[in-house]
Amino acid sequence: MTQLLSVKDLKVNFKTNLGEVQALQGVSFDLVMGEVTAVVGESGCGKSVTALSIMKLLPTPPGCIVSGQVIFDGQDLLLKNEKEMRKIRGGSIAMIFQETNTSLNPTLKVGTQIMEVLQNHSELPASEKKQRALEVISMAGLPDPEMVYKQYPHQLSGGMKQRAMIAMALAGGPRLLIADEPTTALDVTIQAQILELLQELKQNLGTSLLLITHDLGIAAGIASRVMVMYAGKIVESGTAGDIFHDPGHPYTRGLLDSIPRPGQRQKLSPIPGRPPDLINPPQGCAFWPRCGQAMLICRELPPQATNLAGSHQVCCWLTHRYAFNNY
Ligand SMILES: Nc1ncnc2c1ncn2[C@@H]1O[C@H](COP(=O)(O)OP(=O)(O)OP(=O)(O)O)[C@@H](O)[C@H]1O
Repeated sequence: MTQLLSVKDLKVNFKTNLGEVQALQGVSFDLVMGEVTAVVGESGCGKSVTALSIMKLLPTPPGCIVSGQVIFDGQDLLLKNEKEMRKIRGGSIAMIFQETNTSLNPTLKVGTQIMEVLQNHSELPASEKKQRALEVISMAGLPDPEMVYKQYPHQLSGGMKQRAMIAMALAGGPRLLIADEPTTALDVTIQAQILELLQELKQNLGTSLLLITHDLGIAAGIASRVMVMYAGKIVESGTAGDIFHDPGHPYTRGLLDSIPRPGQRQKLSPIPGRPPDLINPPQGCAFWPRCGQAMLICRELPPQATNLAGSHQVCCWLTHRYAFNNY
């Protein structure tokens, strides 16, 4: 397993009128080459801020990377200047968003936009660039690449726009594709087609995918590794099997119990309460006010990460106690 990207102890704050939001409070993880890793968690837990920090696309101010490292190709992206980052963005790391308007310029034809990416990120001779643009349009599953090349984004349906955005991302030959809720705005059938496309790209091109989603069903369908975020921290991570069949954190179990699952007979039970205010996060475990199993220590000390079997890691005092007692 070759490591592609390593995020180390990333801390991000946002200055607001009400105080400083501690959006990321020491996020660390590794991405492996050719794998799909999903980041899941409720709204506001820090999924998008993690992705934007990797790309150095955080709005600063109000955002501020307080500390941490994002190591890619042996170099810390957080130390790179804007010119260096522009070479990486859209090149070896590309990002696609829920909102196609964030990436697609409505005033330019799809082909022109893909050619721009190729001008900036491809070594191909000029004579071969158009052919490459048609190839990536076709790889993104769009019919009639010649026609799409000449169309404006508004002439495409929602699913096709998403595919055009993926084509643009592919043009730079990314080794890492970050997809932030790429299918949330689409209906279910189109959603499934786009996810299938992302799977194919991973298999055929070996591109790693960091998929941000609030939808556990999507994560279960496509990811081989899953990270569960809560209140600016990763509270559990492991293989999809670990997270979906042997969840260790009460929050992960709560998330799973709150979505319908095939063959499930018992009633859905949403997690009570709401995520904490990140301006004044709780002193101990951020989940304790909503946790039915909270102990005294949970209110007082942030839990340490405990390694379970393989790469399964849980940040919960219950697991810590269990693992500790079994030594
Ligand atoms: N521009 C901003 N100004 C102030 N706070 C912000 C800003 N952007 C994000 N935050 C805060 O950072 C925290 C993490 O936000 P983030 O967008 O990463 O959450 P998320 O998990 O991606 O949620 P969603 O699924 O709703 O996008 C939230 O508490 C949010 O309020």
